[in-house]
Amino acid sequence: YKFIQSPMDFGPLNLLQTTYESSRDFGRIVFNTPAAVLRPQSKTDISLLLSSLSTSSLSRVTVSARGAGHSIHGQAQAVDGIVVEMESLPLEMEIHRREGENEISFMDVSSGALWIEVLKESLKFGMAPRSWTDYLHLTVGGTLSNAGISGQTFKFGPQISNVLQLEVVTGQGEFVTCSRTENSELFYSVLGGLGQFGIITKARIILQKAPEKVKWIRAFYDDFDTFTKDQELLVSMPDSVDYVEGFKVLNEQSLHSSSVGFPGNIGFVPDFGTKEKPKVYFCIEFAVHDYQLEHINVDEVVRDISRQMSYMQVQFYSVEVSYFDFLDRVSMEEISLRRKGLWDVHHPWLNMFVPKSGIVEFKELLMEYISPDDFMGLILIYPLLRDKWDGNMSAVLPEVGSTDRVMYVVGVLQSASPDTCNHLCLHNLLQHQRSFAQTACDRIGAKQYLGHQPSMLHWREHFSRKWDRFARRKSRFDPNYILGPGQGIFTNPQFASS
Ligand SMILES: Cc1cc2nc3c(=O)[nH]c(=O)nc-3n(C[C@H](O)[C@H](O)[C@H](O)COP(=O)(O)OP(=O)(O)OC[C@H]3O[C@@H](n4cnc5c(N)ncnc54)[C@H](O)[C@@H]3O)c2cc1C
Repeated sequence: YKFIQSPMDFGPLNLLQTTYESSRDFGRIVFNTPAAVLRPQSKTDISLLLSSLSTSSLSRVTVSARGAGHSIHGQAQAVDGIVVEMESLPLEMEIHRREGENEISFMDVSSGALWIEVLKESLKFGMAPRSWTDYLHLTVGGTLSNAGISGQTFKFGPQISNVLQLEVVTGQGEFVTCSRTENSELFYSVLGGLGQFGIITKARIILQKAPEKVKWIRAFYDDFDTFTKDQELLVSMPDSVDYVEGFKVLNEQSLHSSSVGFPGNIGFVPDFGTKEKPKVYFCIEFAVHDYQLEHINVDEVVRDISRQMSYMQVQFYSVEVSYFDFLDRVSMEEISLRRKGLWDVHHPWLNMFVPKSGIVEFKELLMEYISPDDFMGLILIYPLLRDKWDGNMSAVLPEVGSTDRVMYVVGVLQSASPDTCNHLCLHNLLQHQRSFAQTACDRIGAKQYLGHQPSMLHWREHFSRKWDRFARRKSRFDPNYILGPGQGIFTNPQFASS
């Protein structure tokens, strides 16, 4: 232990030896070993740890909360510090169902809970959260520290817009309950706050009535402008459409892998052109909830919507699935990738928010950056609406084109198996990605989501106008710069040179 002289420094806390898990994540790119691990049994354990660190000579020891460890670039790691494994907090889920017209139902849930657990529990009461991520084996605290987006975000905003209250242990070990009206500065800081201001121990999540079934539709396009026009049409119909996403079909592999979770028979046999002149396609995925109400014919709702769309002739596929299976669709892909040995590989993923005004240029830049014949993975593209995001929260959106209501998220979810991509290959891939992201940022005003910045200067640039507020909040809620070292945003100025 470099700075920790003795575990006795932490009184009754049981600090554990570091494990392989605590120094790795889904990205499999960064492996930072902490000095010790805390598996908290209560919020008091976390408070005790942070208050001991902030009041003693140990204040140079850093601490990272680790959710499910599904970050890409070591964001939940703490080199020579302490990793707090949030999944060991006792699971608490309490549903408060409200029947009144203006009343909101909600769930109080411990932050180490996985969203799949939240879904299972809330469905027992016929309820469910409104806003999701595509994959559900992520923790509540982990996604709320970023934003939490999926095909429902256009309608309800990201997951951070669907929280009523948080319980947080600040960097000084103080236990605080916060909301939009109580200790609001901490509430806004922590949501999208990249684990910099406090450790979330509990969240109060808005619930709505869950549908019985979902109509899940895929429609294909051979033209980008028509694809985005139809996506924008769909997000302008929140009364009938419940979910909108989309992806690029680059090659046979991307068509097949994206079809794993979709239970319909996709009969599309595209012509991908030649190596010199590749042809790519796009697929819109949307969904309509079916509450099995007598007066609503969901097939008719889907027909009405599809009549207004301009997809390729006959390339329209619709299936009906249970709400649970729809939300848990990525687990089918996980099973398939695990079977092929392609889950525990490097994931040099890049996610960017792109202003609507720059989406065509971004698409063209992207085609220079990736080559369709050897790209392994998925490229997601779908629209979000700015006014569903709260500017007081810490999440960063593009400033360019901020008068456009629509912006896009593009996820370049690439896999690189160590069998075919060695250390140097991965290094080159990451370099290439970095320069692509920088160009997209400089030329188009795109912003990274879930990204890693190579220096504090780059972080300043990333936050742009929001930087001063972010830094001020840091010095208020974590003045010893203990929390979230894996993000690489701050170092304690006192120890900067050592
Ligand atoms: C297969 C897959 C699919 C994904 N799909 C989506 C998607 O559709 N939409 C989306 O938005 N994201 C998606 N993500 C990204 C995901 O939201 C982030 O990686 C998120 O950080 C994962 O949560 P986690 O619980 O694994 O957090 P971790 O990776 O463990 O932590 C992430 C960050 O949050 C901090 N943190 C964790 N818990 C707490 C806490 N309780 N209090 C304070 N800080 C905390 C950590 O210190 C770290 O900085 C996906 C990731 C994967 C691997």
